[in-house]
Amino acid sequence: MSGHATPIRMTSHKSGPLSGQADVPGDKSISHRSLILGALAVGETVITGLLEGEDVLDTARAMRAFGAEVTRDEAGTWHVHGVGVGGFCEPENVIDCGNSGTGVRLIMGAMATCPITATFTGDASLNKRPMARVTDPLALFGAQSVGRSGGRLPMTIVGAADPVPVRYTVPVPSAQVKSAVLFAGLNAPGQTVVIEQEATRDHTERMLAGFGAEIVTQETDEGRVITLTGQPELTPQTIVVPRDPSSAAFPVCAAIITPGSDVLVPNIGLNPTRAGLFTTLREMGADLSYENPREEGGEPVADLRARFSPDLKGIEVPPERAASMIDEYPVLSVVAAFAQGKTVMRGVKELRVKESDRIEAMAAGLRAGGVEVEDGPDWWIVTGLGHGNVPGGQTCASHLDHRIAMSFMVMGMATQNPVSVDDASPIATSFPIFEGLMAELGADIRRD
Ligand SMILES: O=C(O)C1=C[C@@H](OP(=O)(O)O)[C@@H](O)[C@H](O)C1
Ligand SMILES: C=C(OP(=O)(O)O)C(=O)O
Repeated sequence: MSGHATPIRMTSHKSGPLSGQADVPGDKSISHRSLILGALAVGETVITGLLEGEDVLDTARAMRAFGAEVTRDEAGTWHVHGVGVGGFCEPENVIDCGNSGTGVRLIMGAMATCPITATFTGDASLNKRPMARVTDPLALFGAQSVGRSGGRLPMTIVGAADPVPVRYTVPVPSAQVKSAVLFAGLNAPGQTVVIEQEATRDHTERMLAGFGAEIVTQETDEGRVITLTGQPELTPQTIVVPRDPSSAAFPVCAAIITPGSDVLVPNIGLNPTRAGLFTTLREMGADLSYENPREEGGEPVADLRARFSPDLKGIEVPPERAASMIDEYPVLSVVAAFAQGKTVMRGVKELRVKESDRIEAMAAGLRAGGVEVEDGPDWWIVTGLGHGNVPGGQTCASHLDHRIAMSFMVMGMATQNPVSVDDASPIATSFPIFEGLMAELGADIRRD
């Protein structure tokens, strides 16, 4: 939805020890893809554990607009009756993807090689974000796009009536761009090839194979070469969505900085393209363990146990790790504030074009809370004050960014003074149960 509810000012107060179990919601990336691929399959796809956050519900609404039947039964299981590859009908109205870059970019890809026209919009955050990174490769298939200056939403896409296959090297490390091109390739004849120099989350590749598409990934000196054979008939699937590591990051980091804490966050997907934060935290000296490691649906899963870690050390995060933790830098910068020494984060230009400019948003809030931050075009450095020495006491702007809001709520649990955000309503886009779940663990978060 492009308009959030009225702003919700929220304040996080120093917490007692956090303890108990945090059952975070389903993975947002996998939820979007389950709905879109279900809509492109012939028959009924059944999804349990779907993330029922605003972003994903917007994608569900969009799939209905393109002709799929999408329903939720009383047990909370979702059912998608798809229309087949190339079977999308032309929506009768504008497709509103709310706050979701993943939603709009993947859906643009899925419809770009259908002979239909669709117009997309979003909220004030999404309508600032760059779309040329997707419309440029979609034009190679024969799709046309007209958006606001600079390639921004609202935007109309005229799908290719006679699509051709494409070979495309992704210019930025983006799973959204990779996925949009692969989805477009589904309805092009022949083979579409996507090449990525830096590995990004591979849910699309794994799920396309799961739905029966012919897709091959080869590591070459050109990079990771992904080859998809177009015009398959996708077979409907039964999907159990794993819990989201990007949501798990918040209770995990809260426990690590809050004295006396011991929190279990079970059933977390640890796909190597998503687990970079947890590796980084352990390198900083965090007491973070993986219990009961196993495979579920072809993906590694474990129960995370996070305990208060008083002797955190700042580190240089390897830039090649960035894509595997790209959404976790905001909350990592909060943990870094409680470490001894500097935490250096380089190769992260992409943070400037997420729901907000996440380097700017976090730097402003951390500085207002007494923490030194230096930053440049694609890097930033947080100088930690050590446990118990972070003043806090500030009010931060969330800039319609759920991860900015949640990161500062985590910060307030361990600062000397409470930390507020001006509008926490965007949290509902990815983690609607955040407030209640953190309260259950013992956090003291209040609506002002
Ligand atoms: O493909 C996805 O599901 C996502 C990819 C990432 O974006 P980019 O691909 O733009 O890096 C990430 O920031 C986003 O939260 C989800
Ligand atoms: C960037 C994110 O999502 P999206 O790009 O889908 O808005 C996120 O969830 O941190």
